[in-house]
Amino acid sequence: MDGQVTRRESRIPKLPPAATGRPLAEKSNVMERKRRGAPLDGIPEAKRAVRGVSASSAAAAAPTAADAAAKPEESWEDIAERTGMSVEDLLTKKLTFKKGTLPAKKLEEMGPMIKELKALGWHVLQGKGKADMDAKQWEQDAAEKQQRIAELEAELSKLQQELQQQINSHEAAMKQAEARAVQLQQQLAEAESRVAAGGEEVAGLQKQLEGVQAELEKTAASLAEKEAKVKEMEDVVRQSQAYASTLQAYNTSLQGDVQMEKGRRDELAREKDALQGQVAELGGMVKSQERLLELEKEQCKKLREEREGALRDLAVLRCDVEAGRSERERLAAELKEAREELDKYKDAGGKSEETLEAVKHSKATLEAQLTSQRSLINAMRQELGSAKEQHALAESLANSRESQVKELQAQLQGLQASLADAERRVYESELIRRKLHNTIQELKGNIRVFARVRPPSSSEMSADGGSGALATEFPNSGELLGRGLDITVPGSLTGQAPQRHSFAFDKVFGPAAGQGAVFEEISELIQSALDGHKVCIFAYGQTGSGKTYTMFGNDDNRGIIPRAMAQVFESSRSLGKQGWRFAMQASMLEIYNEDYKDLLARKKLPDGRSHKVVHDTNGGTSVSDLTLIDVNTPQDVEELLSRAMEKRSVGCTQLNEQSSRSHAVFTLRIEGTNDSSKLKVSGVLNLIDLAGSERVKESGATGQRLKEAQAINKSLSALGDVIVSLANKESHIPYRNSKLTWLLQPCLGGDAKTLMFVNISPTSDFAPESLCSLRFAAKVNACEIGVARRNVRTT
Ligand SMILES: Nc1ncnc2c1ncn2[C@@H]1O[C@H](COP(=O)(O)OP(=O)(O)OP(=O)(O)O)[C@@H](O)[C@H]1O
Repeated sequence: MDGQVTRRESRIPKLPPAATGRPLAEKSNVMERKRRGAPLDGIPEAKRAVRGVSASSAAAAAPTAADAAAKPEESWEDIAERTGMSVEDLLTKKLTFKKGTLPAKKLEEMGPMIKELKALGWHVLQGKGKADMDAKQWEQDAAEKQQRIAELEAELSKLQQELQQQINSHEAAMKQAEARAVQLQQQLAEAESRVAAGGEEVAGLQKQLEGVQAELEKTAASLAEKEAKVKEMEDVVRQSQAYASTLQAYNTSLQGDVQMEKGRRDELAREKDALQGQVAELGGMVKSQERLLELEKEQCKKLREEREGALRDLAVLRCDVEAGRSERERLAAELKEAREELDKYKDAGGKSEETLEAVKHSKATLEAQLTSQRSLINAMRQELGSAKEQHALAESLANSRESQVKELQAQLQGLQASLADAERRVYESELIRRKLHNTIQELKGNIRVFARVRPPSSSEMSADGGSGALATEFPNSGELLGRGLDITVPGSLTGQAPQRHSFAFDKVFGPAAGQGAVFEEISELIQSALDGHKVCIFAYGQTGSGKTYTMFGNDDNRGIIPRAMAQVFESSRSLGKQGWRFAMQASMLEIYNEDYKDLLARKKLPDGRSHKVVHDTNGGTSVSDLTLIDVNTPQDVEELLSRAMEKRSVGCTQLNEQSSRSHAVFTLRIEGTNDSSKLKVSGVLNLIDLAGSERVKESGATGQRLKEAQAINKSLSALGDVIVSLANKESHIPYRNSKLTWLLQPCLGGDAKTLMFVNISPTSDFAPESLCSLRFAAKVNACEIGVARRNVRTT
């Protein structure tokens, strides 16, 4: 700033004393121009703004001396450029005149110099005006800067104080550090003396250090190896993710297909409903027409009978007429004879007047008889005519009714055919839907869950006052049709307001669903065991809820296991046509009081030996010392099942007369070989009837029953823990916590196709237990197991 000021000052030429004055006329001229707002001559507007002060405000604030002078013809800058003269040159320039030069001539010769001086004067005045303004601005700046300097000085002194304080505290710290350094120095000296003393120890440690370093290098190498492996795994994961997203896309498209199929199915169902409506309507019409036809037929029959009666009457009348006619002829003959006799008598001279009279009388009687018979015959003829007419009418009516009925029957047949067609299409689309649903489920890798609510028993119906005490309801429309289940826990059991809970599963069977309908839904799953899949179906639920009924059934209502066996053998026979040969082995064990028991063993295991379950790396499971029996027909399996069921631990509890006290596991191993395609498949079918969960308090169990109940509840709760861990995708799944979960490990967390039935008792009394079962089932439904894998290889 100071430099700038110096530079500016050096540029300001010194004022010649003559240039400070200003003629009055010029002054008033300038004032006048300013008043009018005219720009000042010769000073460009831009030049008049100095350091942010506008030209007009600067002019208004400080009128310059240059304003008063008249502008020279040529500026000083031009003159200096033209003549190369400096200010000094001009000011020191001396004029010399020849002796005797006239004043006028002198004045003329002085003219250019006067002009140059004038221009210099103008230039100086201008410079002074600017300098004045600059000086003011500089003064202002200087004042501001002065103030700023004062502020900075104050800040500086404050900082100096703070610095001093810091220096003081640092000095104190330094003193402490120096003291500590002295102390450390001493310690170091001591340590050095100790190090010197323990040189051997150091050497040992050095060796150890080397060993550790070698170990460290090894670890680093194995770490690098592991990192490479991790990278490999990451690649695999990436590939799997890509595959998963492909599957996801496929899944989405399949879901689209399912939606389409659903739409088609709904449409077909609507068509079917409409057709059924029409059929019902036509059925009604046909029935009423049939009734009419029956009436007409009856009428016809009556008329036919009447006609036959009339014909009979007619025949009688004809006979009568014939008889009358022969009578008349006879009478006529008699009359003729009588007349002849009369003539004879007349000829004889009227011998017997009396006889004549008598003959006349009989003749009149006969004639009257004849007339009445003639009128009778006429009346009967008329009757016969009208009867014939009626008969013809009835026959034509009957004919038209018959053709109407035929027409209606043809219509009915057409409608029945289209109904059958619609039903077939509905069935087909249902099959497609089911297949797509299965595929989606398989892709999702979820455990599927079906819920089944048993019908109330007669004692429940009478005890609870009928269906009012039922706790379950089934949404019968929309998305949840056949999948939704609502349960209401009555307030009387909880001491709160009644609570309604809604659930949705892959399928829900109500009390009316029979064993056949249930099996139909799972038959495809059974089929996949023949295709080389590991299939596991288990029934879960409170005691008495219908698990054993669902899995085994009874003689009249066979359950899943006997039906599955029938299907497996039937399908294996039909696959035989394609070159497949199957070998099957069955086994059955139970888990009773946390022990595996072979239900088909002829002999007990030697003391101290027990069955062990081993899972191999291929996902296969084997149980040591388990009896495996070759089976070739459903009857073989039936025999074997009844043998096993006799041995199964069953007992009577308060809640079920025939309560299963163990988990029963039926296994069918299927080995299929195709000689032409050289393929081999290994499938496994596990069908499990779990023991029922029960509240020990409510079941009133004691002694052995209590021990059994505790073992059952423990293993079911271990099953719950496994399910929760799987659902939460935890790294550790506690399969080993029970014999049941250990046995089921490949079905729960492996690559099997697994389905759980959650069996439910329908009444309100069991609603809290049913709610627990349903909540458990919902968790199971959310569980992801591995994607199902088919075990197929070439021979
Ligand atoms: N869907 C059904 N239709 C008709 N009766 C059924 C149905 N489900 C179960 N029942 C009857 O209910 C009773 C109890 O069924 P079941 O023994 O199968 O129950 P559970 O769940 O196996 O009981 P537990 O766990 O005590 O063995 C039986 O008499 C059975 O016949």
